[in-house]
Amino acid sequence: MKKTLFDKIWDSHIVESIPDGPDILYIDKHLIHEVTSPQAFNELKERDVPLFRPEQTVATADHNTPTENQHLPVKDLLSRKQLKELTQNCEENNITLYGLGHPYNGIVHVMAPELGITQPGMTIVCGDSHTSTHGAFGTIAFGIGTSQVAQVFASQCLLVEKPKKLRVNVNGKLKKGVLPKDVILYIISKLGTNSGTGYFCEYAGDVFENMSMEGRMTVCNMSIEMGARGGLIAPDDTTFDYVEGKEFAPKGEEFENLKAYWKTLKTDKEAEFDQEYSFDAEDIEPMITYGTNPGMGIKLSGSIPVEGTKSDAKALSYMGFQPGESLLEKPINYIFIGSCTNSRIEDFRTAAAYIKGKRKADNVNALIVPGSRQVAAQIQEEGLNLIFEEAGFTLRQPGCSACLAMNDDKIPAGEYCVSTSNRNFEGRQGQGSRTILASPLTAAATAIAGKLTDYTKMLN
Ligand SMILES: CC(C)[C@H](C(=O)O)[C@@H](O)C(=O)O
Ligand code: SF4
Repeated sequence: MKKTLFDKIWDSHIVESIPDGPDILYIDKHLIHEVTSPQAFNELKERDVPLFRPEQTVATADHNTPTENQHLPVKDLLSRKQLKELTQNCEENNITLYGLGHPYNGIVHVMAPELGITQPGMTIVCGDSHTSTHGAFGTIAFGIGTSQVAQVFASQCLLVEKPKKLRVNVNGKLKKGVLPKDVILYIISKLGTNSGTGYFCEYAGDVFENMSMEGRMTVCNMSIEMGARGGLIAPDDTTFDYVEGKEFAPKGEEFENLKAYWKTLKTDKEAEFDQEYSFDAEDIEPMITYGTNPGMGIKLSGSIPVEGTKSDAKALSYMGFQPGESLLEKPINYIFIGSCTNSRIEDFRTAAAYIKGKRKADNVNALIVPGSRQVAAQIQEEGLNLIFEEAGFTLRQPGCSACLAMNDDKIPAGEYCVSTSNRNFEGRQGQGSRTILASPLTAAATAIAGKLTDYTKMLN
């Protein structure tokens, strides 16, 4: 039978299949952070079950971490407690932890790929919905609940139903100023936030083939926002070149042997999908959201829909917008460039290239938060920090930060924030905050103009 990329990886990880039921799937890598692991560790302790393969688990601290003075004890007591608990649990269970201050520390979905922990053909889980990010490598990666975290701790396996298969094709040439973030916001605006429910999504077509690994991660990251379990892209030379030489990537002959196998990880020509959609790259423009779910997206130059669920009155009232309104020229006081969607070096290079020689508008608070210590170091190495500082942007230390405001980085109630993160739910960036999702370029241009602006005309 012809197989999809997803089938190939899934089938090679089945330990046992229950007839007409779920599969027991072997998990290659288990990533953990401070928010969703404590209960799972407690469960193991209560049942006196040891961790089966601690060397397959890697931990980081990201959600609760402050983005200032990371060398000092964490001020917030709850956060401090949570980080301490993670440290203790990792020590007791022989798990490698890249905690606060460690050179490898960062948002779990940024640090694992950049360290070569994420590799093609793997199964990767984490108690975090945006684990879908790792699918960019041709990896089956998905978020799991806390009881499943305990299951993986105890067995390195997961009892799980095989999802249905969805393919989204985007072919053609992207217009100038259209970034991977715009591509995925466009897809979700067309398909809606439930279109992926029950599916695993493969992204195919030359737009993804021509995308960098970082762009692919941005796309796969948001698969969950259309309801899919995860998303993945077939590994190719771009993938292999990215993985090669990374700290924990296989080396020498082992790398070559694996690469030969990774090259087979492609959907067969006649393989079937349960659902398929196709889009033209030429139709995609810079995107923003105007509502309170990531599917409520429009072109930056467009206007808010007048009818149907897309003009949901509750969402528009929360956001303070009207049906039919254009958001161009809307004053914006906050921008945030960060989160596991857009906090990698290319995101900051793109923003810096636009910002260079300009200054942010006086009304704007512009927050830049790298996804990891390694990204932060790279920003310094390339001198991007100078560009940001001269333009009046605030550059902080790595972490999830204002993506979900579990630390001090909150957007005040009623304020708009053009944010490169992935969720615009009510109160997501702080109680009463109003999030407009966009690309790093849109966020940068907004900071300079002090309002949403059609920057595509200003690109040279
Ligand atoms: C805290 C964590 C469980 C959560 C998730 O699963 O995604 C968070 O990372 C988020 O982005 O909302
Ligand atoms: S950056 Fe945001 S979306 Fe990503 S893991 Fe952290 S909180 Fe979740």
